[in-house]
Amino acid sequence: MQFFLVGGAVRDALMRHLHGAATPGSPAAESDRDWVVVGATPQAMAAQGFVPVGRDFPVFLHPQTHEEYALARTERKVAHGYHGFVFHTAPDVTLEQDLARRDLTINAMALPAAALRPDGRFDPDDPRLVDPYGGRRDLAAKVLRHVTPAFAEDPVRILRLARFAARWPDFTVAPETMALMRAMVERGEVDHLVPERVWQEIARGLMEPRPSRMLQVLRDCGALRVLLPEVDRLWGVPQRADHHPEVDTGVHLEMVLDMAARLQAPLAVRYACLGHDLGKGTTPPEILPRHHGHEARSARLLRQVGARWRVPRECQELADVVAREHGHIHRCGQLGPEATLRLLQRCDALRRPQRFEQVLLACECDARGRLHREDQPYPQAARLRAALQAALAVDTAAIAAAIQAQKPDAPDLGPRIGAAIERARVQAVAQALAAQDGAAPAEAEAANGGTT
Ligand SMILES: Nc1ccn([C@@H]2O[C@H](COP(=O)(O)OP(=O)(O)OP(=O)(O)O)[C@@H](O)[C@H]2O)c(=O)n1
Ligand SMILES: [Mg+2]
Repeated sequence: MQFFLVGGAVRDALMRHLHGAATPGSPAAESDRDWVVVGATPQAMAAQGFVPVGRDFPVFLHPQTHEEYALARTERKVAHGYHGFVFHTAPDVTLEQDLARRDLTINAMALPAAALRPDGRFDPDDPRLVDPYGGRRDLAAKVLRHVTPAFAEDPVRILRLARFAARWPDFTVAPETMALMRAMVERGEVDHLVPERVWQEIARGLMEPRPSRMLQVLRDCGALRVLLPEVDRLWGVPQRADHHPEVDTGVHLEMVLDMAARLQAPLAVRYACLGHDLGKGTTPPEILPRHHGHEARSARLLRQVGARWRVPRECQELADVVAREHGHIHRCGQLGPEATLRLLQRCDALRRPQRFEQVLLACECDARGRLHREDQPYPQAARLRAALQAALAVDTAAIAAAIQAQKPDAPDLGPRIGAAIERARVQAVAQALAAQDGAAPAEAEAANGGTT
């Protein structure tokens, strides 16, 4: 049996060679290594100590390295969805046949194990590189191209391709690949994807350096309309040019997501960015370009999206708060101490200050994800942070003890303590806001400039 390194590890090493380590999205660490085995049977693999992993395909884990070793196989689609495969694996399946059923030419290159140096690296010009479908050429030309029509057998590949586009923003999609993806979408291939795989790819795409590219590719081929119609609807929807010089809501969304990547926001923040303006897609046409009430509509649509793709709770909860409160947070410079405290409470900021930092980051991405505003400060964050610190610093135990000492038998002791704590917090927030206004009047003024 023969072992070949295949897929991402070969691609990423060649990528570094051709385009340098500075290529956006080139992994800092080594990519995980996938292997393909030719001329083997499951029995022979087991005899060598490889451990079968209970999945749909004949895949094994190396007993020491735990890297994935898949028997060379051919695949044929028999039904919709991920489980509609039959695969054929046998010692006579060739490497070329195995590479032919892979998604992209840049992922369909293989290198014999013997070509690897002891440190795991290899000579990018090694003539033993097996590249029957022009992967190296496409990598050099920065083209995402499918290998054969077998691409269509796994519709998740549309999402994978969109994710690779987000990883390497200057790669283009080959026209014939875009045409194939459009045909797949028209045939209804994207209608039957399982939530787990869709969410996994969307989440990964959001975490790439240019998430907007993922949305562009999915929109181009029509998959976005099927998977996330609430998002797809945003292009062509106008916003007020004074708040949004880019005007188009879809363009704004792209800029917000790319800002989230620029600010290295975690996944929950990026998901919250994705969802914050969904309600603008269902604004009654007669009130455009205003979007009165879009926050509540966003929250409602987000519940729909979250249930459809089984979005993790942490992401859904953050997105919900950001959808409902981003307008109030942008305009917090206009809020007095009571309203500021209520805003913090609606965000559950007193109990979850770390989570509130994520809320603020998503709002900053929203504010700076606008044409010509990319480098503007976001003083609202400092203002609310100061208000929160002040509210948290109130000694609630001391207040409770003092009231209890005054009237230990009062029947309404609980509510009285609650009201006293509230008053003390409002006072503390008032002082903090006054200090903010005194320290940076210009910035406080900027925080008044309402952004919707
Ligand atoms: N739907 C899929 C998934 C995987 N592959 C093939 O299996 C390889 C390994 O898959 P995976 O590890 O998921 O992706 P990588 O390409 O290695 O990329 P990443 O850097 O995200 O790991 C891919 O390169 C590709 O050849 C495929 O053809 N179709
Ligand atoms: Mg991999």
